[in-house]
Amino acid sequence: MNSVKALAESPDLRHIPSIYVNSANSTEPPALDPEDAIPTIDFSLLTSDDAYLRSQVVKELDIACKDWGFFRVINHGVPESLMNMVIEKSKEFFDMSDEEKKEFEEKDVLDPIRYGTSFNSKKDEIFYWRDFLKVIVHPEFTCPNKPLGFREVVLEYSKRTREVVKELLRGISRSLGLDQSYVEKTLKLESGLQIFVANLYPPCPQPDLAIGFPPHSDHGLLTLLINNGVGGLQIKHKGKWVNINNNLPNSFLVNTGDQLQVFSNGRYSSVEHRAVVNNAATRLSVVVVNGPSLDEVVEPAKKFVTEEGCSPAYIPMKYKEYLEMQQGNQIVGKTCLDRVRAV
Ligand SMILES: O=C(O)CCC(=O)C(=O)O
Ligand SMILES: [Fe+2]
Repeated sequence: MNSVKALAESPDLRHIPSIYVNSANSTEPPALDPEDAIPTIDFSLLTSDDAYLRSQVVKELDIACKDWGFFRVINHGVPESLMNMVIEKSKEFFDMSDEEKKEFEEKDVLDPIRYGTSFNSKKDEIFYWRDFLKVIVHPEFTCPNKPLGFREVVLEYSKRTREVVKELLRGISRSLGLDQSYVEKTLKLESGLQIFVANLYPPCPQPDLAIGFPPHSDHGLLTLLINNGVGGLQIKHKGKWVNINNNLPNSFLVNTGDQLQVFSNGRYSSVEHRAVVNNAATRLSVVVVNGPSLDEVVEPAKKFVTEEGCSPAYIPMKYKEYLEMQQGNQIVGKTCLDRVRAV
């Protein structure tokens, strides 16, 4: 495998190889800073003793999911030291020699450990300026056994973030007008899929020509993201690309995924996002994608199609099939969702 890290470190690299030139860059207007503040959810209020405060934060979640599909979460209880460790240890993973990383190279999209480059280097027509490590951490925990201490940190991080996701989904269940445990019960979250993803975007000599991660939506229900303080994430908001500057310490960036769009029959749309690169600093992001159980057939919740007299906008599909379809092909915006749209 030819990692972008090795390419970026090659001496005298002034031009990127043509396979990395993303022609869409020249046709898309540059991203702007968002006009409105990105919603911030105070996680601690979701479990407050005060019913009024709880209902207020549920309303805020509803607005955040409807208007943005994207929000920051503060006061979530995950120690800042753990978040820093996860970034640090992920960096150490990529810093290992090519020889050491080789044993984790991806072979199949459902391999529990996948170290790779671009998105799907077997299918991508152009390559993305990104190396990645994807690890399935739930329902069964796996993790590379190096670098030293990585496994322990990833295990703790996956447990703590799963707790955050569970509580957020209880809030979202309520904001959709369902029982608070409806989402977790219906989609069998106790055996839900959780994937830990570390993305590395080395400095790029021609950042305007390349792209780190092309426009896409995430396949699961909710994604939690942190990074090493270097900007690059952009989301599509009201039809325009906007920059997300993670300038709030100790917070998670959270976005809604495709399975939530299907389950809510389109009430909460998954948000399209991408990562751009720069020529000065390495960016590292750590993402946890949280989905239903792999064997679960996901379809719009009954309430949205029977009680409310709407027709289902999506056909039922096993999450595992959806995942294989999304991960096993090129990634093009939200086109994967079109395959489950009811006609
Ligand atoms: O690196 C980022 O900011 C975005 C990564 C991402 O969208 C993903 O891993 O799904
Ligand atoms: Fe993503």
